[in-house]
Amino acid sequence: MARITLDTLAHSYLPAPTGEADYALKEMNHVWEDGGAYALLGPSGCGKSTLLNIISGLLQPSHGRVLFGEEDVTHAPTAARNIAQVFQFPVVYDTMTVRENLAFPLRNRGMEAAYVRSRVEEIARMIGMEEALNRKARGLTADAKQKISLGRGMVREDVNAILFDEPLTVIDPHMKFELRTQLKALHRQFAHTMIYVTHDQTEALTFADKVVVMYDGRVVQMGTPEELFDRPAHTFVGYFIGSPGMNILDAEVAGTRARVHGSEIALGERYAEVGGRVQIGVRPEFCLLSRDEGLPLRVTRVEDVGRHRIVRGETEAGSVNLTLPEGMPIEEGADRVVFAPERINVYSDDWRVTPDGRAA
Ligand SMILES: Nc1ncnc2c1ncn2[C@@H]1O[C@H](COP(=O)(O)OP(=O)(O)OP(=O)(O)O)[C@@H](O)[C@H]1O
Repeated sequence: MARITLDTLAHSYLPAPTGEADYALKEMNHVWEDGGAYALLGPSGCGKSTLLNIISGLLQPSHGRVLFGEEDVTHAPTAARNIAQVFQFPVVYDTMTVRENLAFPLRNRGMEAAYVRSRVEEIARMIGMEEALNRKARGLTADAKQKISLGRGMVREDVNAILFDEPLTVIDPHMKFELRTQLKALHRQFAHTMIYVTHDQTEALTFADKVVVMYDGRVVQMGTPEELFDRPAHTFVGYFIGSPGMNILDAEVAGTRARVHGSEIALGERYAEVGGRVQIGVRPEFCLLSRDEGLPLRVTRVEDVGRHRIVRGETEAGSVNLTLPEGMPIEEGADRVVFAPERINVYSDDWRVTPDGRAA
């Protein structure tokens, strides 16, 4: 296993890039800790596959270096990087049994038969396929085949990292949760460095210790699910994580107050002067309806989604969503929305600022 360092890494698919816009990956410097479970999350086209392909060696970056531990692997081919990969679609050998499929990476490296047997059985147990070990892969469902791919990705203990590229795409929705949980358990047990690419926030948040959010070729935040929820470093993270995402409104901020379209809003902290385009962000979970204080709101829709209700509305400054816990009544005449002051984040040109004015 290895720590992965991305050192001034950038990539352009163009032969002669002239500006930032020509880069699919803008320059980044990151250290991904040995044994960490990382999810690479972001919308289509943000650069996830480009980054994963650079880490796996399928793509040579146009700038910067990739290190595994202390070793510079920037120009090393995939085969020399000692990584396991699991792709979107199952890669199994149909004519082999499940056991042979799982054993393949170990036999390939000349591991002892007794070790192969016990390791394969251990992995088969973890993916719930011990009953099927002696069956041929041909004829198994896509779910089962993808479980084998996952198992094969995990079977070697000596890999530098395991890379997963949207591995649950073909899995039945109800199985996804089970497999995610199993992957998490496998990570706990074997502590491999894992990188899991997805555009699905639920997958990212349940799998990873650290979620790496990408947007427009940049890593905009690398944090625990809690950090992404409480303190989104960029308005995109606020909007992308959470359902619905964070409410973001243009504001003027001075001291402990924000002014949003003529309404005064209390902030939980004192802010020094904030420049650029100033916005406040507050999650729907920290908004309440009120009859006599807050920002005037016209409720446009109320959705009952089981354990809570989502109230959607419009203010003079833009749309605002509220998430109300089950059982909380919507009072007659409640036509304002109040934000919990300590839950409000302040943004300057889309980046969160801390109360002392530094970029977060
Ligand atoms: N081989 C290529 N040649 C030129 N441009 C490319 C190539 N591959 C990707 N791109 C561009 O680079 C940018 C990042 O693409 P990338 O595939 O890394 O994003 P992604 O986040 O993985 O998206 P998706 O989730 O759709 O796979 C996009 O603008 C894409 O059009």
